[in-house]
Amino acid sequence: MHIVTAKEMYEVDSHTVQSAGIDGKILMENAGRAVATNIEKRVANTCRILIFTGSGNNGGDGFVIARTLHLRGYHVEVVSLVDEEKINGDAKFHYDILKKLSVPFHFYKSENQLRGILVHTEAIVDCMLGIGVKGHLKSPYKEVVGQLNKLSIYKVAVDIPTGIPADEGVEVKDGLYANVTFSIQYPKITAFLERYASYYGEWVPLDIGLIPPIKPSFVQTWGRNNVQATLPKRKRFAHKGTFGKGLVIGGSDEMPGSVMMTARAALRSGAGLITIGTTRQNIPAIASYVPEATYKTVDEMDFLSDQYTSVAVGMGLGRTEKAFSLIEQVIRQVKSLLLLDADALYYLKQNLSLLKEREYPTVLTPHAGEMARLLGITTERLLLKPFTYSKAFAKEYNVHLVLKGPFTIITNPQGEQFVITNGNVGLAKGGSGDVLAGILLSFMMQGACLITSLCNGCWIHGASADHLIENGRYSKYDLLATDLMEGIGSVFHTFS
Ligand SMILES: NC(=O)C1=CN([C@@H]2O[C@H](COP(=O)(O)OP(=O)(O)OC[C@H]3O[C@@H](n4cnc5c(N)ncnc54)[C@H](OP(=O)(O)O)[C@@H]3O)[C@@H](O)[C@H]2O)[C@H](O)CC1
Ligand SMILES: [K+]
Repeated sequence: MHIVTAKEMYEVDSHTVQSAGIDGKILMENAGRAVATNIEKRVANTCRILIFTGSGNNGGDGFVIARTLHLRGYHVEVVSLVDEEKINGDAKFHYDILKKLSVPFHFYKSENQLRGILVHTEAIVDCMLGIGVKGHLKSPYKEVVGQLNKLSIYKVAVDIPTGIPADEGVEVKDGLYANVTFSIQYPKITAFLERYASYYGEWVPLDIGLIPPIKPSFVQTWGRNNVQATLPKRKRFAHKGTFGKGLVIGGSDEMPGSVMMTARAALRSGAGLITIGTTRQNIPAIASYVPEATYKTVDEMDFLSDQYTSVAVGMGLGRTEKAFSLIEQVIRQVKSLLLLDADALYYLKQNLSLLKEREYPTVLTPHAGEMARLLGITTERLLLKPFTYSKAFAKEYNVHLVLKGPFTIITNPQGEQFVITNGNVGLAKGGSGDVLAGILLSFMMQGACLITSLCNGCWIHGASADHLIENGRYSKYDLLATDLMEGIGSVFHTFS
């Protein structure tokens, strides 16, 4: 599913109106009716619903919703935050129709007046502002939003919760906290930012018949259907070599386990052969946990050889001079797909130019803190516009970037972007990243298009955490990274 900025949304809108010739009033009718139909599924028709409208087309959607719900037997009332003369264009067209019906209509005057109107209201519909919002909320929007946020009634936002910008990079203080947001055609970027996602509540996209330009270059979500369509098939007569030879370089005497989790996750996700490169002392410590792997000590590895389909480096390696020199050799000499994680990302900060010299694809898997460090900015700043920073970085350094988080953003060097929204807070624990690196390595080894492999790997990782919790096997408190291994198998089963 596509995710859009405000500019992209207005472009699709004008393409639909100008090139395809669909009148904006029809789009508004479609939007309002689609929202009304979905409100019917969630709010009983015995409930009193108040619809709040503003000066723009988001308000116009509200007039259609009010008419539709009224005609379907709901008790609806409208509160307009602007005077009649400020209602224009397509919104005015639908306002004039609404006026002919017996729907109670109020013009907002004061907090006291609104308090009176709100008595016995069981649900509100927010059509005050949509993607046309600029900057901080002005009066009376700010006061009304503040008043509504204090109420624990059911709140439906249309397109975007009032006050929340559509685009990243904008800092605002006030916004309506909705229970559900019905996004007109496409969800907007801020639904995928940690800072703003909670304002949306649940988000549900509603098709209103917009016609996008021929090949939109928007960000997309990656979900179960995408995985279903692209998951590498296991051929009947395949052998272990078919599924690649992977090398995982990491682990140290202080951090023996991470490389073991990466290797196990890779094997659990379909990797054919895995070699672990680690310290001599670490091998006996982990060998019994991953007997399927072969082992080499870091001193005897032949990085020049091109025998590995894909290599992952960094997990638990440490930050010693020796570790850094090993990472540098790997980046310079590995002639295959290379995934850099954890300590390799730490090393990279001072050596980013090495990435530009690589002739084979490179994948970086930072969490927000690691990414911010690579960029030399604060995590808060990164999280204000993670899509923009990711795209610029992936293009500049010619890398595939997996920016891990509650919304994992995957970007290729061409700037295509996908976001994964599954997974849960049980993953916020040491080792989850090592498991993800293993799943990604395995998909990289199995030879599909690289960005598809990364999207599938991230989705399987999130889905295994969700599966283990939804089935009561573990909770969001006690889930361990090693538990994810069981989840991976269960998730694969759902595709067979
Ligand atoms: N194809 C589509 O995209 C469709 C979208 N629909 C809906 O339309 C809105 C977008 O409508 P638009 O009129 O462009 O924008 P808004 O409704 O969000 O309102 C913009 C007006 O809001 C005022 N404004 C802006 N910033 C602030 C602020 N910080 N505080 C208070 N008021 C603000 C401003 O008015 P002024 O008079 O103050 O200048 C703007 O003009 C979209 O979100 C969908 O819901 C269609 O209905 C279907 C097709
Ligand atoms: K709104």
